[in-house]
Amino acid sequence: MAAASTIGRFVGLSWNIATVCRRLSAMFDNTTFQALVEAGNLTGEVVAINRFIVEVKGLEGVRIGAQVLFDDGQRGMVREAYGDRVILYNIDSELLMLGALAVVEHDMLEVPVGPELVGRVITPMGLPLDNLGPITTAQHSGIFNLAPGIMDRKMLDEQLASGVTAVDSFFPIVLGQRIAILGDSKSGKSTFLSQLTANQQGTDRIVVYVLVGKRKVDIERLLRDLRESGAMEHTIVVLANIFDSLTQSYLAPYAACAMAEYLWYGGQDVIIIYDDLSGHAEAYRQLSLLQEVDPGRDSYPGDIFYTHSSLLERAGKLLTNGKTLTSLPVVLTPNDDITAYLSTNIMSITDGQIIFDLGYFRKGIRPAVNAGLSVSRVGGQAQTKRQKQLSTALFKALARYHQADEFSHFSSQLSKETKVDLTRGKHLYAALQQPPEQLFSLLEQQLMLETIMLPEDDRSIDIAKLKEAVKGKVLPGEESYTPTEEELLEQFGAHVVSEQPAPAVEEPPVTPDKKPAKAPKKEKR
Ligand SMILES: Nc1ncnc2c1ncn2[C@@H]1O[C@H](COP(=O)(O)OP(=O)(O)OP(=O)(O)O)[C@@H](O)[C@H]1O
Repeated sequence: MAAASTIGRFVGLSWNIATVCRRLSAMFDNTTFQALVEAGNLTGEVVAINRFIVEVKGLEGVRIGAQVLFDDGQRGMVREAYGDRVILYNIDSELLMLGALAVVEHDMLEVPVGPELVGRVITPMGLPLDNLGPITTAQHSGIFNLAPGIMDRKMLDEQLASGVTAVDSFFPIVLGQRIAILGDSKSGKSTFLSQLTANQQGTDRIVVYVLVGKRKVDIERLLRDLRESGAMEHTIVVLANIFDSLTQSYLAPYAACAMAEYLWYGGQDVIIIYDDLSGHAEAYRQLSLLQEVDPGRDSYPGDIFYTHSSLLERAGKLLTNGKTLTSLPVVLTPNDDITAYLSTNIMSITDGQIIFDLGYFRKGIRPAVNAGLSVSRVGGQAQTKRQKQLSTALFKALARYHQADEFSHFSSQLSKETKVDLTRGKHLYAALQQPPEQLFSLLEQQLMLETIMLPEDDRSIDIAKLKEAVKGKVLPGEESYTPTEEELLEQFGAHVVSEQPAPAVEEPPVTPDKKPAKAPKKEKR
């Protein structure tokens, strides 16, 4: 009741049917509005306005979430109803006249859906933003659809290749999964997501990229990247600018999800990227504060968890057609603090998270994936036995590298094992370095990493040449091609440069299970 009483403070006009008729005849050229009134739909009059929050009198019995058309052509969505006093969000702007007329258009807010949207940049309401002409779709869909039930879902089992080795080989994303992408500003989240989008070329997958609360320069860079890589051909970009309409920023993820669901139920694998849900949560917080909803933790409204869980649970794999909707929500973690309210909420909803660390990024590790904190809880389901073995070996190799690296700080003479661990770790980190324009298929990644893991000594491998050598070696359709170790050495052995072996020294070997021996104490002078 808080919102109704607050808005009640604003000057209100009394509504009656005569007002509607008088205005209809006197000032009206809105034929859609007229047709809806003549069809007998519920009508009302705006009695109070507080920026995007509008109070309308006369819509008694209207459904929550219904779409309302105002007489100046703007649209609203019913948020709350108290008898004949209804609170709406104005979708288009905060400029609306007191006394404006409103008519119910649909029982649920609808957006255009269909394949016609692919390749376009649109508003959450489906209007074009790319100067490529109007979009005509045959279908519309409600935006707050229910997620498929447990009996309508299938187990996830197919890997979604992003083309980025640090993610695919360590934290595989599975089609139909929900995996959060967390990181501080400018830690490389959007770059990774545009790589993932570009890597879907040659598949029949569609990517729906939702941009909420992004800066203009970032939007332009992302759109340029998508166009240059050709990824725009299989992508729908849904763009909500927080400065245009707070309501559209709040509605954008739901509207985009409805567009993705239509294609998904129609028989296509779809990937939806919410970049980012922090901006979405801020927009929702502002709307709720305007509505005078009691603020909860971090001033977010009490239903912020539901707001995101109801959105993300709409992903999955359908039993009927075996197709998937993969959700990738992005969350901003200022100062790399992943324990904030919003990020912990979203991590608890999703089936894993990939964390981009600004500290790593500044050290030059790019992509700056934090291997210690990232996890893909269903990743193993999509991996072959060989991939699983490789990823276990990789994690062990990195752990040994870090241990050996620490040890090497206080010992000038290193054992053979320590040197092997150090060299292998350096090779792995060099292989994981990947500029935005470089993408590797899963098998290319596997060949590269297996080759690095092969040598039992500390000879150095030219990683740049190895990357060149594996590129294109595994052609699409050769999924069954599994070279033996000898073949790998034969293929890439030319790039393995032997170094003079260092003289062996007496030193206890470092194993992942055993702690390294303590460093000798410094002599006191
Ligand atoms: N793997 C990479 N190699 C080299 N440069 C990279 C890499 N990943 C990202 N960058 C660069 O880092 C900068 C920031 O990246 P990006 O915009 O993706 O960060 P972000 O985390 O999405 O930022 P924001 O949260 O502000 O949107 C960009 O200039 C991008 O080119």
